[in-house]
Amino acid sequence: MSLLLEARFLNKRFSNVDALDNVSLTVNRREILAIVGESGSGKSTLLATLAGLSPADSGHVLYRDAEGLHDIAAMDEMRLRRLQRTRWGYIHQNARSALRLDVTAGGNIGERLMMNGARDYGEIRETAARWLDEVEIGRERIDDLPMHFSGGMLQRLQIAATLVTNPELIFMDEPTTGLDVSVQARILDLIRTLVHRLHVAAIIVTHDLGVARLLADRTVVMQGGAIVEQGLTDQVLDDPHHPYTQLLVSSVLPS
Ligand SMILES: Nc1ncnc2c1ncn2[C@@H]1O[C@H](COP(=O)(O)OP(=O)(O)OP(=O)(O)O)[C@@H](O)[C@H]1O
Repeated sequence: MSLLLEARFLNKRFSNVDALDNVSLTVNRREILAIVGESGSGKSTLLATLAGLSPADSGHVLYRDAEGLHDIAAMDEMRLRRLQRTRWGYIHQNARSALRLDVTAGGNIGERLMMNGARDYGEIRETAARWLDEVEIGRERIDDLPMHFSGGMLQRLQIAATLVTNPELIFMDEPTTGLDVSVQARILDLIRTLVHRLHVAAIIVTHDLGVARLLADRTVVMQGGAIVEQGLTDQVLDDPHHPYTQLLVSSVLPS
């Protein structure tokens, strides 16, 4: 297992709330990590901090590439932005806010390729078409505007636009929450297939333990900004040690 991302003793406070309380974790290459916990436990704050979108008050997020280990807080803005749009990807719960609804489906995928230096129009269009097939939207929709797409299709398009540059790490914040249950199942299946095939590491925030069980190799459980338990997903969910995880697993707590 080789380390890709590491959080060391992250703390973050909002007025009188500890959103992150001494959080440490690691993510290895090709590994899928779930962050679970009830609403307000700090999951989204942790994801945004790991992804370099929101700084911690203290602690470090370290990213490893071929050159070594880098503290993302010490990277200059341009380098961090480049990392975020090349080697990393972020899939938001709300695809509408992540996509450009007035740009064609193909354009949304192509834009990310162009941000990464692609220039050949024919190649960009062919790659976008291939990805529309890949996420089961279908290449015939390439010139359609996403504003006419269903919620599930928007999420598929966001997945295509994120994975098209072959990132090594993706961050996902409740990627299926709010969609119909049958749509959720198909999108989770798509994510699982693509993530495994592309060998991409992923950190997925979810309040749904079923999502963690389906996708994640390891799971961390958060309560009140702190990690109270972490381990292999099957171990954490089948044999929880912390009383809070036991409550979560027995569905006593509201999600
Ligand atoms: N920008 C902010 N300003 C003030 N408090 C915040 C802010 N963002 C988060 N918080 C607080 O920090 C705590 C953790 O919030 P966070 O959104 O990370 O939890 P969560 O587990 O992702 O919850 P949810 O599942 O509802 O999104 C909560 O008490 C929340 O109210």
